[in-house]
Amino acid sequence: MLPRTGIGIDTHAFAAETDDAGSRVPLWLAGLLWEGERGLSGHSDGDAVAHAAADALFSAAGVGDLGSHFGTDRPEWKGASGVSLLAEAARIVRAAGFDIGNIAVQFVGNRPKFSPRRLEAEAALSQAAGAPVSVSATTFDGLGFTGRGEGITAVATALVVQTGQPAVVPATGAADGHATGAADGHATGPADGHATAQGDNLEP
Ligand SMILES: Nc1ccn([C@@H]2O[C@H](COP(=O)(O)O)[C@@H](O)[C@H]2O)c(=O)n1
Ligand SMILES: C[C@@]1(CO)OP(=O)(O)OP(=O)(O)OC[C@H]1O
Repeated sequence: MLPRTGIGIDTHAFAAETDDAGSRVPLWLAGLLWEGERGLSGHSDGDAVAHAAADALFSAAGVGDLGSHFGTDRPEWKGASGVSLLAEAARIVRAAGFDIGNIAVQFVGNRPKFSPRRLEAEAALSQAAGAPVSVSATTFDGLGFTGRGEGITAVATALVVQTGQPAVVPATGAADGHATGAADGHATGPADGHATAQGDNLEP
């Protein structure tokens, strides 16, 4: 069986400094919490890197996209972590009969300065996907919306190989048979699937 490639792109705008309740919006990107950095807006945690990776997996398997599996405003995914979405995407793709080869992601943004935490991010995302995830970063040399610091874009590719037939997976979440609820298969810790502190994502 020949391998299949997939592509995913995701963009999130930077949020206001504080949310409606006056709380500071944290930046979650590539599965990591970036202390002191401006957060991204979104229905989930806005982790564009994890979302692009998940969309690339769906694309490679030919099983839809983020919206078809998670919707755009379902309460169970409100504030959900990028790693929880990526882990669920990987589960869905495997249940559809595919092995995951690897995922490669590049994000475009001036901040956060990514390279010092690249290995940490790759470990967090690889653990979520159960397959190697590599991440790189670039700027657009000050051009466009990322250059103006208005948001972040990430693009990802994935490689999968069909090794079996779709499994019958018991639905544990939404009645429409799409994504399972946010509590399913997530890491321990807060219900939104986030780790409790920087570095927690590296725990086995
Ligand atoms: N948010 C970012 C953006 C870039 N980097 C690193 O800087 C290198 C040079 O970026 P250019 O866009 O100026 O070519 C890039 O290759 C990354 O290693 C980063 O760490 N964080
Ligand atoms: C992740 C989901 C979950 O509601 O929400 P957002 O955080 O808004 O992210 P986006 O990539 O814009 O849309 C996909 C949605 O499935």
